[in-house]
Amino acid sequence: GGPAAPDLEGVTLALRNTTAAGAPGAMVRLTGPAGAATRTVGVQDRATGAAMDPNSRFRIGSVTKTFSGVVLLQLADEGRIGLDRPVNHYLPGLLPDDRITVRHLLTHRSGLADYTNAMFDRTVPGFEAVRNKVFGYHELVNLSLREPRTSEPGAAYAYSNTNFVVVGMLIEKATGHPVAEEYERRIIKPLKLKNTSYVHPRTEIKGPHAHGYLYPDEAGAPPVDSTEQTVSWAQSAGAMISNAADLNTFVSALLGGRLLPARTLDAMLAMTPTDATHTRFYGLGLRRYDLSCGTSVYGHTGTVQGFYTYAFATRDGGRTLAAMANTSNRGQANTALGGTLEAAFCGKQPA
Ligand SMILES: CC1(C)S[C@@H]2[C@H](NC(=O)CCCC[C@H](NC(=O)C[NH3+])C(=O)[O-])C(=O)N2[C@H]1C(=O)[O-]
Repeated sequence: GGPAAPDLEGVTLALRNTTAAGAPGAMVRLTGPAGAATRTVGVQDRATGAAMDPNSRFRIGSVTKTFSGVVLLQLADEGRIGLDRPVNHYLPGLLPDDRITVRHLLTHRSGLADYTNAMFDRTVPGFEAVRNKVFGYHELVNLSLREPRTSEPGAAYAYSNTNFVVVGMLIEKATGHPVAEEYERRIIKPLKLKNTSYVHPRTEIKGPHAHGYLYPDEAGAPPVDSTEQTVSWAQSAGAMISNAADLNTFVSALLGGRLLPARTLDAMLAMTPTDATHTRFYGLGLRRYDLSCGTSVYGHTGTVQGFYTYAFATRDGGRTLAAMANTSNRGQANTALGGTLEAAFCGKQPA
């Protein structure tokens, strides 16, 4: 039983499609019963021509949401946060509706608008306006509350960064510590994630890293180097730095039951379909993709200026994929990178 062996030629083809679609470089690292395998194409630095290195660090964007979700679910397991309690019970007066619960945040069913839609309506100007800014959590929530809510609390799924900014506020309120400390104590140290860090609001990526390249909206315009930024516009919703091997370890440990007890992991996997074909789902800070071969994979995707990320595992954590392309605002490259999932987890397709 179990999924087929990875189709490494198919993985490499998906990476080549990713660079053909405009990414300067791309990488994948797979783990499974046979051990680990990496494939890279292209460059991690357009200025020096340095080849994409599978050990390089990069910004993981919204894969950060799964780290934040794990911390909050551990707090729930410790009885310090109630998933079905109103957010306002812990952060009095923060939200305009006492019916919005902690679980609504984790499942993107709060109805809180996503302030990044307006913030990044014009891609490069929006990025340049915030890349060195340091926001307070309340500032970001207030940006969201200026916009109409997308639904009544709990009524519908609507992805919103705002939800995981509030998750960060809940973590800090419940523990009295900055989220960086909680990531370190509960995930990074126990799993020995030597290449994972939360250094907000510092702008550089320390150590060996890939440069990220953001495409402007204007057709034909060359990408700009967007590597250095505070990511303060995202924080607990997207500011983590990691590398492929650490993401493999993280998703394997999560799905393998090393971070949450079985009943809490099961609660995390209570899924809402997010697409018409019902092959893509969102649970509590975690996505599920049902692949063509019948294998379901669990993890998260990330889009942050200059970097696309996929970090997924099989339900028992026995097989994992971490994939990165060092570009963004380039949908075709993101789709091509996503093609690594089928090759990795479904293996060679019948001719
Ligand atoms: C749901 C997503 C895709 S968006 C969300 C979060 N990333 C952001 O909210 C950044 C949005 C702007 C990124 C920028 N795009 C523009 O500026 C477009 N005008 C670019 O491409 O670099 C993340 O990460 N999530 C992805 C996820 O969860 O996969």
